[in-house]
Amino acid sequence: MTNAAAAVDGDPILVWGAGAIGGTVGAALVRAGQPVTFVDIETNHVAAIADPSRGLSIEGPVDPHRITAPAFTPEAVQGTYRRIFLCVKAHHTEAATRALLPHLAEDGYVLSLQNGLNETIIAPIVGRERTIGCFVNFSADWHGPGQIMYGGRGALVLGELDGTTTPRLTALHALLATAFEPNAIITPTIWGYLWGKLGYGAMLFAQALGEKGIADCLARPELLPLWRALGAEAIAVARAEGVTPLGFNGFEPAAFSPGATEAQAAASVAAMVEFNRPNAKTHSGVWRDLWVRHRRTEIDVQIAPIATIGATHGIDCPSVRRLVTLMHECEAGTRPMSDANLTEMLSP
Ligand SMILES: NC(=O)C1=CN([C@@H]2O[C@H](COP(=O)(O)OP(=O)(O)OC[C@H]3O[C@@H](n4cnc5c(N)ncnc54)[C@H](OP(=O)(O)O)[C@@H]3O)[C@@H](O)[C@H]2O)C=CC1
Ligand SMILES: CC(C)(CO)C(=O)C(=O)O
Repeated sequence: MTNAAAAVDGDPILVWGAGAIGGTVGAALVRAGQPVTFVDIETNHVAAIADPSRGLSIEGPVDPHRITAPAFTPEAVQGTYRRIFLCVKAHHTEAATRALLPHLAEDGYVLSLQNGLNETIIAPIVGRERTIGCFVNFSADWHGPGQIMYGGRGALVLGELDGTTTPRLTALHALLATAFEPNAIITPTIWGYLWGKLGYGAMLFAQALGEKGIADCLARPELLPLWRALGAEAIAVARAEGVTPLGFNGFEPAAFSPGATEAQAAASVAAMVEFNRPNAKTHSGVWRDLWVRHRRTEIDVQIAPIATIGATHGIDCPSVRRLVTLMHECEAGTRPMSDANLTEMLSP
């Protein structure tokens, strides 16, 4: 099997995890005439998507529309697919990948539309050749069965793990650029974007400790040292891994790198504020997990690895470690939501 032969346009797509991200992308593909099947563990959500009288509604200011499509729980789905889009939270990646494995065609692939280094979990299970990397920064929230709010467009980047441009990647890009995000791009350095998102993601996890939304939180002038510390730790670890982190939607890695000035960091933070300000999704998915859905966050699989990987290179990440501790306390209910949590992170 070669990548050239695998998974062409027209093959059915299996969207595994039909929440905010999977639901939004999957609905756009259905509307574009693609044969899409959804899989999710939320039985009421699955029932809504498959029911023509209810369906899946994409709400919000960006691109409201409604679709119906075949939808199943993981136990009920049948058949094999050459294109599987994995869209679960990072701490569900391993279980979901094992569950989708019997449904992945020999010459198919799994595309990870997630935050974190999920490709390092997926590839050992399905095979590196059957894994395609992806970086997503558009914004959506799952509001209930059959109801998703698409709040703001954002970067969408696709890349083979080895950086090559394959026919399947080109086909995938053409599809997503036509059906969903016209500014989607192909990159030879997907790891650069994934590590860049970890730097930005660390800031979003800190935001989730408090009341303020993303734009208002990033704009707190007294927190600039916190953004600099979190960004710098993620970037240092990425570089030690041999990855040059890449920027997107206002996040500029160079502004948080050694030698960068306070003014450079402030300019990048201002650009991130400007990007997030008009977004109908005001708070991060992490914030919603914690304070709306009252469930664990992706901290252990997405952010904690910055510090654990850093340790393998002799790089200490005190701000990331502290963030992980505070997040665990919020998850356990022993620490209340407060903007003061972020101020506390500034103290030695
Ligand atoms: N939402 C956003 O704006 C953005 C999200 N991301 C990233 O995208 C990824 C997906 O996030 P998001 O869409 O927000 O998450 P959601 O929780 O909205 O959607 C995930 C869905 O997958 C379901 N699920 C969990 N485990 C399984 C499983 N084993 N098999 C099938 N379905 C399962 C979940 O059910 P249940 O809820 O019951 O667990 C949920 O319905 C995350 O890594 C997130 O960080 C990246 C950029 C933006
Ligand atoms: C906030 C967002 C959409 C990135 O901009 C995100 O990644 C999340 O909600 O987890």
